[in-house]
Amino acid sequence: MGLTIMNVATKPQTAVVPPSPEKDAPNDSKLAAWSSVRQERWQGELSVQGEIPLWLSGTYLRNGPGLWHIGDYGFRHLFDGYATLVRLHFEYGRVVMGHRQIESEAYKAAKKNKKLCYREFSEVPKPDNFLSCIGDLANLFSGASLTDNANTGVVTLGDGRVVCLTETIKGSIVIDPNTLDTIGKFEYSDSLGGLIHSAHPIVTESEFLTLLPDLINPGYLVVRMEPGTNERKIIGRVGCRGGPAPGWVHSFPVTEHYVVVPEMPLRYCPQNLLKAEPTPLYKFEWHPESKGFMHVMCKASGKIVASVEVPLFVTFHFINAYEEKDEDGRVTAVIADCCEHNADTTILEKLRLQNLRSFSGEDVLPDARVGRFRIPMDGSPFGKLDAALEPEEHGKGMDMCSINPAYLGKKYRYAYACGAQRPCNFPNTLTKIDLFEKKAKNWCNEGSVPSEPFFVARPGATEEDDGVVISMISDKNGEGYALLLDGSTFEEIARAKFPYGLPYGLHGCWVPKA
Ligand SMILES: CC(=O)/C=C/C=C(C)/C=C/C1=C(C)CCCC1(C)C
Ligand SMILES: CC(/C=C/C=O)=C\C=C\C=O
Ligand SMILES: [Fe+2]
Repeated sequence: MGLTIMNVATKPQTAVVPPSPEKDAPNDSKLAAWSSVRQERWQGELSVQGEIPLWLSGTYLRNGPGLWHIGDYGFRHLFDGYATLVRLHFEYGRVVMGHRQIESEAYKAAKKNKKLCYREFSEVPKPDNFLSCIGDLANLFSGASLTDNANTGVVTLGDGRVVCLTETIKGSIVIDPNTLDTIGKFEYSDSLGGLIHSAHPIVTESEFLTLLPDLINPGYLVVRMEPGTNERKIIGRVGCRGGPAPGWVHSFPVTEHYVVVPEMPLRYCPQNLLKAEPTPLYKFEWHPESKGFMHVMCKASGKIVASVEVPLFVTFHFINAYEEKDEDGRVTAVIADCCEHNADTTILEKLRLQNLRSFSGEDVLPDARVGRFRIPMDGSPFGKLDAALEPEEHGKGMDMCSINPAYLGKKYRYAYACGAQRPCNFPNTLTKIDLFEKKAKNWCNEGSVPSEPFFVARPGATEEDDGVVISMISDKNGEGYALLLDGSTFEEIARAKFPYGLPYGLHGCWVPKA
């Protein structure tokens, strides 16, 4: 019995865009998390300490911004980096790691021209760069100058295709999960147009749901795509109730029958999209006067069945949502949980690379919590937002969450996320949240930065937390390893050291063994 994929370590190569010290952001920390990936690709078997369960068979893919340089020019913000895909292939208790840059147009153009050619999250090409790279000023308005750097997440569609995503629609890129080859653009065959979408579609075996914010006539299109097609069809539309523009929808939750559309007071700012210099909140603006709302749309009819004002909130990531029912089975409320930053936008600034690279021992990570929205379904105008458990349980840090996917849209008990052990400047623990007992179990290793804990259920499991949690760790010595925790006890069961530390990654997916 052998591994079904090549497991020969490729010789370390020199990155085509060579890392070099940033001029604008000195790196005081040894953590690999905030340094550009060392080389374009690598693959090899890792040696394992502990035991990888034999039932764990398949590939964990993780995407994220891993290269923040062009020559000796250093990018500003975590979200600017060119996408680095990492793969952990588990089979027969062994693990093969591979990483590779995604060959987006933006990455290829930067390599070829040795300069920034497309607009990234906070970086904008200088006019002469921009004109020489991709043409005339009209490109600014048509969206041609926007990046296709698919650096946020990766999803396995119901038909088996694996797609890397970011918030620009053109940044949807199909990859091969075995070789990490870039296969090509995911072209949507419909005529919905638009330039941006949620970075986190809801993907199941039977559908792909996402939100398309409408910046011209503020609102959101809720759309659905079936496996085997590239055509998004409109389920319905939500008009914004406040503000000059829709709220940022990095993610959104669903229940069994509804799509929940958040309208966050942190809103897109069309003027900022066109600016050459970054503004304090980049492409967004904080509009507390515009208020926050939660809308609930029926998936089957596209009708809006609830639309309530809620307290001000700031979130990137919804965790899950479900329907609350009375004794007669009538839905009385929708509960939606998220990683909520106490309505404080400063987290965006904290994710600048110079802040991440310069931890002085001061506790500078803003507090966050599991924010639980209660959206009444009886026509009441207001919804509630409270902490689902005492935030001290997870050190008042909370982001990068996952659940057992079998509980998507259903009443659930456990969430896995990154929390904080203070002082810190970034979430530095893994936390298992028990929403019934309102308790957390925490994993921490001083000076380390773990990436999003990803839950994989044991085949045949009947308990919600029967499975493993995978994370990748950057340690204080500049090294890194894959970590496996038991989903139930949250104790370490195995780790596998990388040949060198890898940059921080954002979100992942599971590709089951074919
Ligand atoms: C990595 C992550 O979480 C978010 C990335 C967001 C990106 C790359 C957003 C890019 C955008 C532009 C390049 C212009 C249009 C607005 C916006 C979607 C913010
Ligand atoms: C990494 C992060 C927030 C951490 C703060 O607690 C947010 C990432 C957002 C994009 O996926
Ligand atoms: Fe995200």
